[in-house]
Amino acid sequence: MAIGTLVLLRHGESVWNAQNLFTGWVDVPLSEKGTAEAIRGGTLLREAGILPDVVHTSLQRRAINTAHLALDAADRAWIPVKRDWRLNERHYGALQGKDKKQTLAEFGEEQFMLWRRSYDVPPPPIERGSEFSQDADPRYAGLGADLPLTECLKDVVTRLVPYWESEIVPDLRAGRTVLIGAHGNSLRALVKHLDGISDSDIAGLNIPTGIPLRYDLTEDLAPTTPGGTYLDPDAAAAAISAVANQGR
Ligand SMILES: O=C(O)[C@@H](CO)OP(=O)(O)O
Repeated sequence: MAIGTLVLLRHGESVWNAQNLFTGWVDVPLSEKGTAEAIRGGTLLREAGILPDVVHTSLQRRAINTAHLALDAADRAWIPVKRDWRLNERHYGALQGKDKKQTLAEFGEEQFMLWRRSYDVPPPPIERGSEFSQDADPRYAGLGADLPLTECLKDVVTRLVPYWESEIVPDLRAGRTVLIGAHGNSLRALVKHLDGISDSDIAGLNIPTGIPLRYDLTEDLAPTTPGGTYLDPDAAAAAISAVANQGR
């Protein structure tokens, strides 16, 4: 059977995106704007005639609720769902809960960008038991030594690719249209993997909230259009530069 279509959907704006705070694994809800973005994402799916057969999400409510709102708008709220921590946002370590602008002012451009966009430099680890740590969160109780206290993008690739290969690729190979509801940095990790983007070039790639990104893949899982296709390219371009400029 032909390989199915893949659609990546970053959650709509969260209340912490709106406040410009590093979020990572903190389970913040969507803002009102983010809720509207999620519904519009579903409208774009419907208008493009894309009918997801299965949805994969992280364990975080902004991705779970975005995927649900989008599927509801596309009249596909009934499809099977699989959720896994491996699709979670990158763990932002001790930066979780910190203001991006203040962090930039305190540590300077170079350190700020190393933490935010370098491939292999993680922020300092979060302290166990501190306000924005997830070490006591019951949804991660089974992770044991896998529970991160900080992550760089490379760590996200390492934990995400096994899930891609074991859970998502089989759905695609069965001819299904797969929606992934996830996050800015977990989707950057997946796009890096799919498009073969270099460790240095990935720093320049940003993913906008709430705009579906469609990939058609060959049998070898190579994108037929490198970088995929946003269902609303103009809105995506504007939103991408806004993400890139956060903190400024
Ligand atoms: O705070 C975060 O978790 C992420 C995504 O919102 O931010 P950034 O784009 O700075 O990596």
